[in-house]
Amino acid sequence: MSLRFKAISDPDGSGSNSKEQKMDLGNGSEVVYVPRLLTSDESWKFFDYLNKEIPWIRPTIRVFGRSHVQPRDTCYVASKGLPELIYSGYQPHAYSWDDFPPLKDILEAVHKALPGSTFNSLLLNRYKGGNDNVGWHADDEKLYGSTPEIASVSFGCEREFLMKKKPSKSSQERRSDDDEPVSKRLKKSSNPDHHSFTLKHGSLLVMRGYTQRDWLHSVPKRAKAEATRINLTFRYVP
Ligand SMILES: O=C(O)CCC(=O)C(=O)O
Ligand SMILES: [Fe+2]
Repeated sequence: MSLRFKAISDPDGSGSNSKEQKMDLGNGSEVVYVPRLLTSDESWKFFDYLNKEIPWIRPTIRVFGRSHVQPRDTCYVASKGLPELIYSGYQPHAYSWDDFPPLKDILEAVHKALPGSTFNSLLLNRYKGGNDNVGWHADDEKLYGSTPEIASVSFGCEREFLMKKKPSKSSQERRSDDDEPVSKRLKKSSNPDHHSFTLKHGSLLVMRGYTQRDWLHSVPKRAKAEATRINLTFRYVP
């Protein structure tokens, strides 16, 4: 594949990512959202390339002792020599960055937006409609260390990305949304233990610090989301 796209990490030429939103989740967890890492045109070119050229597969995974087909397509890319990734009993084949050169352009844009970061692996997800989803989880595999930075770039159909705080282990604070009566729940929008982001075409969302230790995230089913969404999560394996 000789196609290379110039990735613009500074679409408005201001020298900074305008409208970058930083959210302090407390206790050393932080999320950063950049609505426009890449321009819309450029993002559609990446979308079309990835949709067509990535060898997407839908693996069978094991969750809570039960096997089922993962409700989205996936692919894994990693630098040479890294330890193997295994999640939910599944070990994806590690493709090389050279197999898909445009991924290097996206990686470059991410590195530019996040000075000091050095991502060396990438998990790709494709949601082929509103039924495809990822359930509540944390990317807390030992492989990534205790405070991984995860940079997530989205293309195509906008979907909601939800975050909720893991139930606290201390009994005093043992109140998660799952065991609390509905009447006592705060409205989600004002509850500091829940956050929701609409991940736009060409956007970047970063989770860092203790986010994977203390929070869960998901992309739930959405009946009205008919179009395809592609998401790339860049990670660093020490
Ligand atoms: O699609 C997304 O925005 C999130 C994907 C995700 O959480 C993951 O790959 O671990
Ligand atoms: Fe995740």
